[in-house]
Amino acid sequence: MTLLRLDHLTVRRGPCAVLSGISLSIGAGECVGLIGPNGAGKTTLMRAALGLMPMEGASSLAALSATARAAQAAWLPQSPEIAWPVTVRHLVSLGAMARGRPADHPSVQRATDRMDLAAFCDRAANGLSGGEQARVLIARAMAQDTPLLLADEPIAGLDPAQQIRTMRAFRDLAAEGRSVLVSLHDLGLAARHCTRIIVLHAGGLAADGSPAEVLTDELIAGVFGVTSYRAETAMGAVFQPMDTVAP
Ligand SMILES: Nc1ncnc2c1ncn2[C@@H]1O[C@H](COP(=O)(O)OP(=O)(O)OP(=O)(O)O)[C@@H](O)[C@H]1O
Repeated sequence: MTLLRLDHLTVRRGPCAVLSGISLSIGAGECVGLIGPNGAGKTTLMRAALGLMPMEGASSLAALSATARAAQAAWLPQSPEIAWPVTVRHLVSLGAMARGRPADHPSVQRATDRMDLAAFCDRAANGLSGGEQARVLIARAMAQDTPLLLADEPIAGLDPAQQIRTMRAFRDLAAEGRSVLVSLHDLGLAARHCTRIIVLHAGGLAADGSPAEVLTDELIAGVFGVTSYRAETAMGAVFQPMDTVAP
């Protein structure tokens, strides 16, 4: 089942095309890592896919009404900030309420557990540390309980254990038949936890496939300008950017 289809998506900012003719589809059960250097167009792709900015081409999500879109996709923007002194429990429940569900819907408890927030439930969300707030906002998006979750750099600022837990939670959602599109700068975590990787470079699609297909020395050097080390271990694939490519 296709959860998101983009057809020849182009986004212009002034005279420049920030994204150019992107076509792809995401099916159920995928944990898709969206990677690319700074400025490659990752945020633009997700925002355009959601219909949050002017674009040419088509997005199956953007074509939906606001209510239908909230039932189809949850959106976690980059570096969101919690400004209100509401409890963590209440903030996570807003995800369920976005779909007209009660604050005690089972999806709220599931999301709270997935993001390991039990100890924070009664605290004011804006009093938490940056990484703790990030986890609360991921939980709110999960509590929306949608087939698709789009998350823009959600693990930036999380400690290593929480990064791994969050990537595992995304992978678990995929195993349950949902899909996650997550932008990341950590290529090692993308290699380990994503079922598929899409590489954006200069506004175009540079590669799309399994981590092993996509994360080749040639592509990493050409797109990111770095050398890389990889190994297969008993605990899974290891992928580590090592050094900048000599000019
Ligand atoms: N209003 C604008 N006018 C011109 N260019 C813009 C405008 N807004 C964004 N851009 C450019 O669009 C490009 C894509 O930006 P985008 O935020 O999608 O990149 P990104 O891949 O998410 O980057 P990062 O990894 O740094 O978050 C960037 O080069 C950015 O400078």
